Amino acid sequence: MDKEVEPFCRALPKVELHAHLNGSISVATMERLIARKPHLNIKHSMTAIHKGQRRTLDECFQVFKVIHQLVDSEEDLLMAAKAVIREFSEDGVRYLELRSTPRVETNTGLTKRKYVETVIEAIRQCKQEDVDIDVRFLVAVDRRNGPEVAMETVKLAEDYMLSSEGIVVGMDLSGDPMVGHGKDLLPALQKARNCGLKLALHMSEVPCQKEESELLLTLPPDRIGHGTFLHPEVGGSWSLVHKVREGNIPLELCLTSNIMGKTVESYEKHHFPYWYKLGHPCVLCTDDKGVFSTSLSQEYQLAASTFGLDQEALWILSQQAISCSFAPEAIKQQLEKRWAEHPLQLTYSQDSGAKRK
Ligand SMILES: CNc1ncnc2c1ncn2[C@@H]1O[C@H](COP(=O)(O)O)[C@@H](O)[C@H]1O
Ligand SMILES: [Zn+2]
Repeated sequence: MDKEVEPFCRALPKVELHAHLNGSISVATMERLIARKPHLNIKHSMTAIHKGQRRTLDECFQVFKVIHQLVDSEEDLLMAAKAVIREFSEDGVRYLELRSTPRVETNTGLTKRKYVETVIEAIRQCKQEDVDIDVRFLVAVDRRNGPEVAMETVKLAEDYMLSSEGIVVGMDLSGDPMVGHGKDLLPALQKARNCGLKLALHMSEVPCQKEESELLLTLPPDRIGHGTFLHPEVGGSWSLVHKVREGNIPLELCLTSNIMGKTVESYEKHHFPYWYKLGHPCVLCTDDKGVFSTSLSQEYQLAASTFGLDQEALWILSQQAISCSFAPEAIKQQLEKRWAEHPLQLTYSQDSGAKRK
């Protein structure tokens, strides 16, 4: 592999649009959390999947259950969220949309409102502490909790969208794709859309979700998470591909997550090139950088080495993610300016735009 690609990917300004808070907790933070709760007897091997290992998606969802035991109070959540934001910034991420599912923890008195407020507080504190990153929050609906909880979560997200000064911008639909059906959640998602919340929905992460994906596309979502089984070659359909292309709905693609969670056989067989070659907006993301032992710069390196992307292609990929974000227009313009100041771009502009129009 090109030796320069690693430092290049780290220094490249990046946009992260698909990161679950509790799946993004690093080894170092996990150690602090484990030390706070020795009685749980949790070993680090229970909270992350290491390089070269693979688990089924089902086993991945067991890992989240363990992590939730470790992050069950306001203090834990504030500490974990701040650390995750700092780590993304240290990896060169300049804009982050963090998603998380509000939870009730009766033992510690954590409520769903307190949960959302704590994540917002973590984002505010990082800003005050001048961490170099703009962070927004997507409130997540866990599909296994059914339509009533989904509706409740939409109301919560709407309240905070109106009172968080732009921090809450949208909603995510996630959770075990084998549980529940999107049709039951459609009214809640429709309501979210009608009140101005953006929608980033996990879709076709596993096979056999063709019908559900057709339904969810009627909303339509503003972005799609994974979309692994949308195209006909893997059991999806032309109709799905057509609708996604027609709506120009960006895909959030998480290479390592899909390999480690065994929904994709190998990096070479990932669906990234399918959509990339069509010129469809594709955004590289981490999904759960803690659980899958990765980072966004590592995902860019993997895309470079697997699909033969050069530095210019990587820069374009990261720059195009800006327009796929749910950031306000003024922030998008600020980000565009920052990207244009990247050394690679300055070289091109000195070349009087010979390479790029
Ligand atoms: C691997 N692929 C995936 N597919 C679907 N949902 C996933 C996921 N990875 C994470 N989550 C969702 O995010 C939660 C953990 O973060 P939060 O507690 O919300 O911060 C998980 O419980 C699951 O609902
Ligand atoms: Zn996800």
